[in-house]
Amino acid sequence: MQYKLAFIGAGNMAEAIARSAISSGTLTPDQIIAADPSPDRRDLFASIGLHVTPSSSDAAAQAEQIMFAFKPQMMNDALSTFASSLTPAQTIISIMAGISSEKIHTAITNLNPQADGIKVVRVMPNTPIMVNYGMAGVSLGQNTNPGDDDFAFQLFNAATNKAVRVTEEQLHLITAISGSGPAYIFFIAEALQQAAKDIGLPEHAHELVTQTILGSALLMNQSPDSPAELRRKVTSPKGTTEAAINKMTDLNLPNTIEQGAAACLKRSIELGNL
Ligand SMILES: NC(=O)C1=CN([C@@H]2O[C@H](COP(=O)(O)OP(=O)(O)OC[C@H]3O[C@@H](n4cnc5c(N)ncnc54)[C@H](OP(=O)(O)O)[C@@H]3O)[C@@H](O)[C@H]2O)C=CC1
Ligand SMILES: O=C(O)[C@@H]1CCC=N1
Repeated sequence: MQYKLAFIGAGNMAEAIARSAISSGTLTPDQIIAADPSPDRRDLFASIGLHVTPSSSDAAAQAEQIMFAFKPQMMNDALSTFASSLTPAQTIISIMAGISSEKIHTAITNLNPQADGIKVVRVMPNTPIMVNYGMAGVSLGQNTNPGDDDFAFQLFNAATNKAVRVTEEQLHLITAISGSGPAYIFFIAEALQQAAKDIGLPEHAHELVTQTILGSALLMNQSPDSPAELRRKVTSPKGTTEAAINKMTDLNLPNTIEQGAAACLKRSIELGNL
């Protein structure tokens, strides 16, 4: 095979994964090919040194590892264009939310029975991989044995990105916490920025909020204290933080976040049943 990795779909996640693979030294650009219908996306990938093609079939025929980086709802349409190029010697790495490796395997072999032995590994990454602080869950799937996920694990656990090995069932839970999790934090950031603007600090809102979240994450990462203890250390008795935390508790913020994560989990399972 000419390439180590083919991206089918050159969207936001594929770009982040490709950049991370190159910057961490896991792959060189000439080991990667990317297929996408959009000329703009192909141009962008070409600008970082990758081989590009409009043909998913072309990309799928030439790589050892094939990353499914398109939307879950597009799987059947996408596969109809390239399943015939797949062989049992290849490994699929799917980052699609929800869709089980069994479904992926069935969809492939319905179109190309000769690919029956193809391995399917699944990964749930997140967008901070764009800045080399990603978090991913990696799971063995259909037709795999321990070790068949080594390449995917290395790809997502390089540099300051982190990966954990989980069961396929647990990938739904990973999605609810770290896969979609960055959006929850950005949601809080949006609200805190709005608060900064409302109370009269519009010119500093972005910096205040960014540095607060960055500093808090670093502190949580480096301190032996639990988040509850770190929060306690900010919260002086009868002080300002206590007033804020009491209000947020009255308004049920913790429960709101837990319910949001539960809705995410439910949707991941639903996507798997589409
Ligand atoms: N965004 C995130 O935070 C995360 C996303 N994921 C998963 O990653 C996957 C990709 O998401 P994301 O990168 O955000 O999505 P994007 O929409 O940015 O990327 C998908 C790309 O695939 C292209 N595409 C569509 N159909 C085909 C096809 N038949 N063949 C080849 N390429 C095709 C799209 O082109 P066009 O736009 O022209 O249709 C687009 O460029 C999804 O399955 C998602 O569940 C997983 C973890 C986190
Ligand atoms: O929203 C989504 O469906 C994708 C999967 C995890 C993060 N984004």
